[in-house]
Amino acid sequence: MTIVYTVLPSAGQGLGCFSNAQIPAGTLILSETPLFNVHEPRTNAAVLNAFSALPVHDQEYYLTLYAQKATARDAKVIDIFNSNAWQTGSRTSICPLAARFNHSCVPNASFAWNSRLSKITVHAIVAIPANTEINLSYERPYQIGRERRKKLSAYGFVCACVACGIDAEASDVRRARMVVLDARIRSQRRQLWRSPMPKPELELVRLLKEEGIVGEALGLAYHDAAAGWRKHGRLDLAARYAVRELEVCIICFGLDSPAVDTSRAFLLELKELLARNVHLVVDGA
Ligand SMILES: C[S@@+](CC[C@H](N)C(=O)[O-])C[C@H]1O[C@@H](n2cnc3c(N)ncnc32)[C@H](O)[C@@H]1O
Repeated sequence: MTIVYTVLPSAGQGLGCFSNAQIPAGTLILSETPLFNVHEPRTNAAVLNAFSALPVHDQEYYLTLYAQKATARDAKVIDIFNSNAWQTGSRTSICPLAARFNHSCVPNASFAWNSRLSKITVHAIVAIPANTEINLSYERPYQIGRERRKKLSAYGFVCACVACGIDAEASDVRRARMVVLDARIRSQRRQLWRSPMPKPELELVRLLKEEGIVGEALGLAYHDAAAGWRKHGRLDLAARYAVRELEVCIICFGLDSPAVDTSRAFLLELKELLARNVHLVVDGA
């Protein structure tokens, strides 16, 4: 794999990962096998046991990762785990290379667990200019700034990204609305359809784009929009949104990801229905 970034000091953020040259959207920036992992829900004892089972040189490597406080060894092992671990399926894992990426609420790269490869991946989700910090999001996007700050305080920092800084007011309006729309989309699944179009789904797509969130959340929103159009009997538009979902999935997860297979199967199902000229019975019609 070509090395496309360098770990360098990042102002006020410890170390961070910076692009060596322009990185096109969809580029695989990193794939890495976890050093170790623990099952969730985890205990401190489980983390300490997993750490103790590592060869000495891996323990030394682990202890070079960022820790919030300089403390005695067991406490430091836990501190490092809490500050650097990522969710990988039903486990939480330490990936020392991925652990160097700092957070942004509007990230330019996407972290994923590829269960087929048993590796984590990091993909560029926009074109990243040269000498630019590559950021991942440690948090779910559908939260206003106050909620994100509370969660991120566990990592010992206050985020100063565009959504937390210069654009905070407008961002909070958008994200508060996203929370409402997301809840509405989930609950509407059991309701009758009165609108001629999947309005909440389409508004969510628009808001995510306005907010600059173009990763996994946008892919899921496209999926919901496709499913919404299918419920409204518009297979042509459903297929159009499913194509967008697949494009985002490939960018975020890579062609070898099972998530891409699932997304492609959804699109094919819609295309087959379209080809057979199936007329769907619209709920409530
Ligand atoms: C997973 S590590 C990231 C790499 C770390 N900066 C290092 O030096 O190894 C997480 C820690 O990085 C710092 N960090 C991450 N994102 C940050 C941000 N947006 N602003 C300030 N500090 C951040 C915090 O100290 C956080 O606990």
